[in-house]
Amino acid sequence: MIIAENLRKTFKSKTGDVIAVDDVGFTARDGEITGLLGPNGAGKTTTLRMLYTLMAPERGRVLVDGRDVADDPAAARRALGVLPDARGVYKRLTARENIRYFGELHGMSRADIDRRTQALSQALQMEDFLDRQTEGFSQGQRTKTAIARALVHDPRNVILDEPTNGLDVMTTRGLRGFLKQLRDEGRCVIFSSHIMQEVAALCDRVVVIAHGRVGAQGTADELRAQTGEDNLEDAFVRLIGSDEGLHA
Ligand SMILES: Nc1ncnc2c1ncn2[C@@H]1O[C@H](COP(=O)(O)OP(=O)(O)OP(=O)(O)O)[C@@H](O)[C@H]1O
Repeated sequence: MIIAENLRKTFKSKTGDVIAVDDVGFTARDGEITGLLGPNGAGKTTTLRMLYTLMAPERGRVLVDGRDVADDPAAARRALGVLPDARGVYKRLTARENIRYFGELHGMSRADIDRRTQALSQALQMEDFLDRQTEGFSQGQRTKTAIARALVHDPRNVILDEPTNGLDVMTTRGLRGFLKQLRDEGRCVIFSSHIMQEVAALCDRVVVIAHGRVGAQGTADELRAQTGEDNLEDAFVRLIGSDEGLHA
């Protein structure tokens, strides 16, 4: 389980401070998929970076499985599998070697790494390219490699920054099935997206973010009820105040 409490992050720029995230709070439960939905620049990536300890919040705190990540960031990272916005796959290594390298960094035995690689490559349909050097990989192949690598140590909590960005329809369908599988295994899954249909199709709970703040959160039914709109798309437009950037 991941809890974000009153998170705030400001960036300095020549023309003044940019408040990227302002008092963001939500709970992402185990066995649920939580979606952060918001237009470009809303603060999704910055929020996720604070959840996975890449950035320290100026205010607020993050709890992973009940523990404040600031107290022991390394322990928090062991409990997290992260697909960052920059996928950062090592291009001189094969997909399998990328996964193995992360497993070794986590101190896993070769047998455990091999077992997890086999399971993940099957679940993500990576068999065709598992032993190819990743240089020249398509976006979908790179994303799958980065996801498998993030999950090699079998983390309870999974954070994915725009996981379906740039993927074709079939790959997206496969990935959706995979995320549901993670959820059904009882994991806490959080992902960000600017695509309303994506979030509506996958998420148990939605956190709507606009201008660095949480505009609303709840199940799709709760969001419809809050806005008085029958149609989820109309509900989101009302919550965000515009339909800019909501669609692919
Ligand atoms: N390192 C940084 N330095 C300066 N400004 C930043 C930095 N990172 C983010 N910002 C600003 O913070 C705001 C939120 O950015 P963020 O990347 O979190 O949004 P996002 O919702 O993930 O957007 P997108 O969907 O476009 O990826 C934006 O105005 C962005 O320009």
